[in-house]
Amino acid sequence: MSELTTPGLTVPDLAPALEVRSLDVHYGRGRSRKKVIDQVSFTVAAGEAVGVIGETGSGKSTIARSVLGLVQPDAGSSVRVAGREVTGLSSRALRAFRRSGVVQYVFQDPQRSLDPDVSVGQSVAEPLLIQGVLGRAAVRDAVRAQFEQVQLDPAFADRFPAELSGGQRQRVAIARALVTKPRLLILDEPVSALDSANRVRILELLGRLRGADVALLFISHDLGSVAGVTDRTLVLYRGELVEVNATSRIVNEPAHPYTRALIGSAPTMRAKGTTP
Ligand SMILES: Nc1ncnc2c1ncn2[C@@H]1O[C@H](COP(=O)(O)OP(=O)(O)OP(=O)(O)O)[C@@H](O)[C@H]1O
Repeated sequence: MSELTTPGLTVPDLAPALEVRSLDVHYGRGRSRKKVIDQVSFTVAAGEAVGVIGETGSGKSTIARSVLGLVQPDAGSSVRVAGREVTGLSSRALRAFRRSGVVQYVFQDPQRSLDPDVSVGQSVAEPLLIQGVLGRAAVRDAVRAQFEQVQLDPAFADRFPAELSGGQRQRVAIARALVTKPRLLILDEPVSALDSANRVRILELLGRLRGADVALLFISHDLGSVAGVTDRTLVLYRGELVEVNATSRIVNEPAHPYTRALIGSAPTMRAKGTTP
Protein backbone atom coordinates (compact mmCIF):
# COMPACT_ATOMS: atom_id res chain seq x y z
CA MET A 1 0.00 0.00 0.00
CA SER A 2 1.37 3.40 -0.89
CA GLU A 3 2.01 5.85 1.92
CA LEU A 4 -0.81 8.39 1.83
CA THR A 5 0.90 10.76 4.17
CA THR A 6 1.62 14.41 4.41
CA PRO A 7 4.94 15.01 6.18
CA GLY A 8 4.38 14.56 9.91
CA LEU A 9 0.80 13.45 9.41
CA THR A 10 -0.32 9.83 9.44
CA VAL A 11 -3.66 8.65 8.07
CA PRO A 12 -5.03 6.63 10.99
CA ASP A 13 -8.43 6.03 9.38
CA LEU A 14 -6.81 3.62 6.92
CA ALA A 15 -5.38 1.50 9.71
CA PRO A 16 -7.36 -1.41 11.15
CA ALA A 17 -9.15 -0.52 14.37
CA LEU A 18 -7.09 -3.18 16.16
CA GLU A 19 -4.10 -5.34 15.29
CA VAL A 20 -2.91 -7.84 17.86
CA ARG A 21 0.27 -9.73 16.99
CA SER A 22 1.96 -12.54 18.91
CA LEU A 23 0.34 -11.49 22.17
CA ASP A 24 1.81 -13.28 25.18
CA VAL A 25 0.78 -12.36 28.71
CA HIS A 26 2.03 -13.80 32.00
CA TYR A 27 0.64 -13.05 35.44
CA GLY A 28 2.53 -13.43 38.71
CA ARG A 29 6.20 -13.78 39.50
CA GLY A 30 8.65 -16.53 40.31
CA ARG A 31 6.99 -19.85 41.00
CA SER A 32 3.49 -18.43 40.67
CA ARG A 33 4.25 -16.99 37.21
CA LYS A 34 1.78 -18.38 34.74
CA LYS A 35 1.12 -17.82 31.06
CA VAL A 36 -2.49 -16.80 30.39
CA ILE A 37 -2.29 -15.62 26.77
CA ASP A 38 -0.25 -17.61 24.28
CA GLN A 39 0.66 -16.19 20.86
CA VAL A 40 -2.71 -14.63 20.10
CA SER A 41 -2.91 -12.73 16.79
CA PHE A 42 -5.95 -11.16 15.14
CA THR A 43 -7.13 -8.02 13.39
CA VAL A 44 -10.35 -6.02 13.69
CA ALA A 45 -10.92 -3.98 10.54
CA ALA A 46 -12.30 -0.45 10.69
CA GLY A 47 -16.00 -0.69 11.58
CA GLU A 48 -15.92 -4.48 11.94
CA ALA A 49 -17.65 -6.27 14.83
CA VAL A 50 -15.64 -9.17 16.23
CA GLY A 51 -16.62 -11.51 19.05
CA VAL A 52 -14.26 -13.22 21.49
CA ILE A 53 -15.78 -16.22 23.21
CA GLY A 54 -14.37 -18.67 25.72
CA GLU A 55 -15.16 -20.13 29.10
CA THR A 56 -14.34 -18.40 32.35
CA GLY A 57 -10.59 -18.04 32.86
CA SER A 58 -9.75 -18.53 29.17
CA GLY A 59 -8.15 -15.07 29.03
CA LYS A 60 -10.81 -12.93 27.34
CA SER A 61 -10.57 -10.01 29.76
CA THR A 62 -6.79 -10.19 29.68
CA ILE A 63 -6.91 -9.50 25.94
CA ALA A 64 -9.16 -6.49 26.62
CA ARG A 65 -6.84 -5.27 29.37
CA SER A 66 -3.86 -5.58 27.03
CA VAL A 67 -5.62 -3.44 24.41
CA LEU A 68 -6.41 -0.80 27.05
CA GLY A 69 -2.82 -0.83 28.29
CA LEU A 70 -3.90 -2.09 31.72
CA VAL A 71 -1.55 -5.08 31.62
CA GLN A 72 1.92 -5.18 30.14
CA PRO A 73 2.29 -8.06 27.67
CA ASP A 74 5.59 -9.91 27.22
CA ALA A 75 8.30 -8.49 24.98
CA GLY A 76 7.66 -9.34 21.33
CA SER A 77 3.91 -8.75 21.65
CA SER A 78 2.31 -6.00 19.61
CA VAL A 79 -1.07 -4.31 20.09
CA ARG A 80 -1.94 -1.51 17.70
CA VAL A 81 -5.11 0.55 18.09
CA ALA A 82 -5.91 2.58 14.95
CA GLY A 83 -2.28 2.15 13.91
CA ARG A 84 -0.83 3.23 17.26
CA GLU A 85 1.35 0.80 19.25
CA VAL A 86 0.04 0.50 22.81
CA THR A 87 2.58 -1.86 24.37
CA GLY A 88 5.56 -0.25 26.02
CA LEU A 89 3.98 3.22 26.34
CA SER A 90 5.03 5.30 29.33
CA SER A 91 2.25 5.94 31.86
CA ARG A 92 2.06 9.51 30.61
CA ALA A 93 1.70 8.42 26.98
CA LEU A 94 -0.86 5.86 28.08
CA ARG A 95 -2.93 8.54 29.81
CA ALA A 96 -2.85 10.67 26.66
CA PHE A 97 -3.81 7.64 24.58
CA ARG A 98 -6.83 6.95 26.82
CA ARG A 99 -7.81 10.61 26.91
CA SER A 100 -7.83 10.67 23.11
CA GLY A 101 -10.91 8.44 23.30
CA VAL A 102 -9.78 6.34 20.31
CA VAL A 103 -10.62 3.20 22.29
CA GLN A 104 -13.41 2.97 24.86
CA TYR A 105 -14.86 0.12 26.87
CA VAL A 106 -18.03 -1.08 28.54
CA PHE A 107 -17.87 -3.65 31.33
CA GLN A 108 -20.39 -6.13 32.63
CA ASP A 109 -21.33 -3.99 35.58
CA PRO A 110 -22.19 -0.41 34.62
CA GLN A 111 -21.61 0.56 38.27
CA ARG A 112 -17.90 0.15 37.53
CA SER A 113 -17.90 2.74 34.78
CA LEU A 114 -20.40 5.20 36.31
CA ASP A 115 -19.70 7.39 39.31
CA PRO A 116 -22.68 7.02 41.70
CA ASP A 117 -22.35 10.65 42.83
CA VAL A 118 -22.46 12.18 39.35
CA SER A 119 -25.58 12.66 37.22
CA VAL A 120 -25.63 10.36 34.22
CA GLY A 121 -25.66 13.34 31.83
CA GLN A 122 -22.47 14.57 33.47
CA SER A 123 -20.98 11.07 33.21
CA VAL A 124 -21.60 11.00 29.46
CA ALA A 125 -20.18 14.52 29.08
CA GLU A 126 -17.06 13.79 31.11
CA PRO A 127 -14.86 12.19 28.39
CA LEU A 128 -15.52 15.24 26.18
CA LEU A 129 -14.85 17.66 29.03
CA ILE A 130 -11.54 15.89 29.75
CA GLN A 131 -10.58 16.22 26.09
CA GLY A 132 -11.38 19.93 26.34
CA VAL A 133 -11.93 20.34 22.62
CA LEU A 134 -15.62 21.26 22.49
CA GLY A 135 -17.32 24.23 24.14
CA ARG A 136 -20.15 23.84 26.66
CA ALA A 137 -23.01 24.11 24.17
CA ALA A 138 -21.40 21.61 21.78
CA VAL A 139 -20.84 19.16 24.67
CA ARG A 140 -24.49 19.52 25.69
CA ASP A 141 -25.61 18.83 22.11
CA ALA A 142 -23.26 15.84 21.80
CA VAL A 143 -24.58 14.36 25.07
CA ARG A 144 -28.16 14.80 23.95
CA ALA A 145 -27.43 13.15 20.58
CA GLN A 146 -25.68 10.30 22.36
CA PHE A 147 -28.67 9.71 24.66
CA GLU A 148 -30.85 9.53 21.57
CA GLN A 149 -28.50 7.08 19.83
CA VAL A 150 -28.80 4.64 22.76
CA GLN A 151 -32.55 5.30 23.00
CA LEU A 152 -32.53 6.92 26.40
CA ASP A 153 -34.81 9.82 27.15
CA PRO A 154 -32.51 12.89 27.39
CA ALA A 155 -34.69 13.96 30.36
CA PHE A 156 -32.86 11.22 32.33
CA ALA A 157 -29.63 13.23 32.13
CA ASP A 158 -30.19 14.79 35.55
CA ARG A 159 -30.72 11.45 37.27
CA PHE A 160 -28.09 9.54 39.23
CA PRO A 161 -27.14 5.93 38.39
CA ALA A 162 -29.10 4.56 41.36
CA GLU A 163 -32.27 6.12 39.89
CA LEU A 164 -32.03 4.05 36.70
CA SER A 165 -32.64 0.37 35.94
CA GLY A 166 -29.70 -1.93 35.14
CA GLY A 167 -30.52 -1.80 31.43
CA GLN A 168 -30.76 1.99 31.46
CA ARG A 169 -27.45 2.21 33.31
CA GLN A 170 -25.80 0.03 30.67
CA ARG A 171 -27.21 2.36 27.98
CA VAL A 172 -25.60 5.27 29.79
CA ALA A 173 -22.29 3.38 29.94
CA ILE A 174 -22.52 2.73 26.18
CA ALA A 175 -23.39 6.39 25.52
CA ARG A 176 -20.39 7.49 27.58
CA ALA A 177 -18.15 5.10 25.65
CA LEU A 178 -19.39 6.32 22.27
CA VAL A 179 -19.37 10.05 22.92
CA THR A 180 -15.71 10.49 21.92
CA LYS A 181 -16.44 8.68 18.63
CA PRO A 182 -13.91 5.91 19.31
CA ARG A 183 -12.44 3.79 16.52
CA LEU A 184 -12.76 0.75 18.79
CA LEU A 185 -15.31 -0.11 21.47
CA ILE A 186 -14.50 -3.03 23.75
CA LEU A 187 -17.54 -4.66 25.32
CA ASP A 188 -16.63 -7.10 28.10
CA GLU A 189 -19.69 -9.20 28.98
CA PRO A 190 -21.96 -6.17 28.45
CA VAL A 191 -25.23 -8.08 28.92
CA SER A 192 -24.29 -10.76 31.45
CA ALA A 193 -25.63 -8.84 34.44
CA LEU A 194 -28.96 -7.94 32.79
CA ASP A 195 -32.31 -9.66 32.88
CA SER A 196 -33.40 -11.30 29.64
CA ALA A 197 -35.61 -8.42 28.40
CA ASN A 198 -32.84 -5.87 28.89
CA ARG A 199 -30.29 -8.28 27.43
CA VAL A 200 -32.30 -8.46 24.21
CA ARG A 201 -32.67 -4.67 24.05
CA ILE A 202 -28.97 -4.01 24.59
CA LEU A 203 -28.02 -6.67 22.02
CA GLU A 204 -30.36 -4.96 19.53
CA LEU A 205 -28.73 -1.64 20.28
CA LEU A 206 -25.25 -3.12 19.75
CA GLY A 207 -26.44 -4.76 16.53
CA ARG A 208 -27.49 -1.34 15.27
CA LEU A 209 -23.98 -0.01 15.87
CA ARG A 210 -22.77 -2.33 13.10
CA GLY A 211 -22.09 -0.29 10.05
CA ALA A 212 -21.38 2.77 12.17
CA ASP A 213 -17.80 4.00 12.18
CA VAL A 214 -16.92 2.23 15.39
CA ALA A 215 -15.39 -1.26 15.44
CA LEU A 216 -16.55 -3.60 18.20
CA LEU A 217 -14.63 -6.21 20.17
CA PHE A 218 -17.40 -8.08 21.96
CA ILE A 219 -16.21 -10.40 24.70
CA SER A 220 -18.54 -13.01 26.13
CA HIS A 221 -18.67 -16.55 27.48
CA ASP A 222 -21.94 -16.90 25.53
CA LEU A 223 -21.85 -17.33 21.76
CA GLY A 224 -25.60 -16.71 21.68
CA SER A 225 -25.00 -13.13 22.83
CA VAL A 226 -22.34 -12.29 20.26
CA ALA A 227 -24.05 -14.16 17.40
CA GLY A 228 -26.44 -11.41 16.34
CA VAL A 229 -23.96 -8.59 16.76
CA THR A 230 -20.66 -9.72 15.26
CA ASP A 231 -19.26 -10.42 11.78
CA ARG A 232 -16.47 -12.71 12.93
CA THR A 233 -15.81 -14.62 16.12
CA LEU A 234 -12.59 -15.75 17.79
CA VAL A 235 -12.71 -18.77 20.08
CA LEU A 236 -10.27 -18.66 22.98
CA TYR A 237 -9.33 -21.79 24.92
CA ARG A 238 -6.81 -21.62 27.76
CA GLY A 239 -5.22 -18.50 26.33
CA GLU A 240 -4.96 -19.75 22.75
CA LEU A 241 -7.13 -19.02 19.72
CA VAL A 242 -8.49 -22.36 18.57
CA GLU A 243 -10.93 -21.14 15.92
CA VAL A 244 -11.45 -17.89 14.01
CA ASN A 245 -14.25 -17.63 11.50
CA ALA A 246 -17.36 -15.81 10.31
CA THR A 247 -19.80 -15.85 13.23
CA SER A 248 -22.47 -17.61 11.14
CA ARG A 249 -19.94 -20.36 10.39
CA ILE A 250 -18.98 -20.68 14.05
CA VAL A 251 -22.67 -21.01 14.95
CA ASN A 252 -23.69 -23.38 12.16
CA GLU A 253 -20.52 -25.37 11.44
CA PRO A 254 -18.20 -25.12 14.45
CA ALA A 255 -14.94 -26.82 13.52
CA HIS A 256 -13.19 -27.20 16.86
CA PRO A 257 -14.50 -29.63 19.51
CA TYR A 258 -14.17 -26.88 22.12
CA THR A 259 -16.40 -24.56 20.06
CA ARG A 260 -18.96 -27.33 19.73
CA ALA A 261 -18.90 -27.85 23.48
CA LEU A 262 -19.34 -24.10 24.06
CA ILE A 263 -22.37 -24.01 21.78
CA GLY A 264 -23.86 -26.99 23.57
CA SER A 265 -23.56 -25.23 26.92
CA ALA A 266 -24.70 -21.77 25.78
CA PRO A 267 -28.09 -20.94 27.32
CA THR A 268 -29.12 -18.52 24.58
CA MET A 269 -28.18 -20.98 21.81
CA ARG A 270 -30.29 -23.62 23.53
CA ALA A 271 -33.13 -21.14 23.72
CA LYS A 272 -33.06 -20.90 19.93
CA GLY A 273 -33.61 -24.65 19.80
CA THR A 274 -30.23 -25.61 18.36
CA THR A 275 -29.53 -27.99 21.20
CA PRO A 276 -31.94 -29.70 23.56
N1 LIG B 1 -4.29 -9.97 38.13
C1 LIG B 1 -4.16 -11.30 37.99
N2 LIG B 1 -3.16 -11.98 38.60
C2 LIG B 1 -3.00 -13.30 38.45
N3 LIG B 1 -3.79 -14.07 37.65
C3 LIG B 1 -4.81 -13.46 37.03
C4 LIG B 1 -5.05 -12.05 37.15
N4 LIG B 1 -6.13 -11.73 36.40
C5 LIG B 1 -6.56 -12.88 35.84
N5 LIG B 1 -5.76 -13.92 36.21
C6 LIG B 1 -5.88 -15.32 35.75
O1 LIG B 1 -5.65 -15.29 34.35
C7 LIG B 1 -6.52 -16.20 33.68
C8 LIG B 1 -7.33 -15.45 32.63
O2 LIG B 1 -8.20 -14.51 33.30
P1 LIG B 1 -9.22 -13.59 32.51
O3 LIG B 1 -9.90 -12.73 33.51
O4 LIG B 1 -8.52 -12.94 31.39
O5 LIG B 1 -10.22 -14.69 31.93
P2 LIG B 1 -11.69 -14.50 31.33
O6 LIG B 1 -11.78 -15.42 30.17
O7 LIG B 1 -11.97 -13.07 31.09
O8 LIG B 1 -12.57 -15.04 32.53
P3 LIG B 1 -14.03 -14.52 33.02
O9 LIG B 1 -14.98 -14.90 31.93
O10 LIG B 1 -14.24 -15.30 34.27
O11 LIG B 1 -13.92 -13.04 33.25
C9 LIG B 1 -7.36 -16.85 34.76
O12 LIG B 1 -6.75 -18.09 35.09
C10 LIG B 1 -7.27 -15.90 35.93
O13 LIG B 1 -7.38 -16.58 37.14
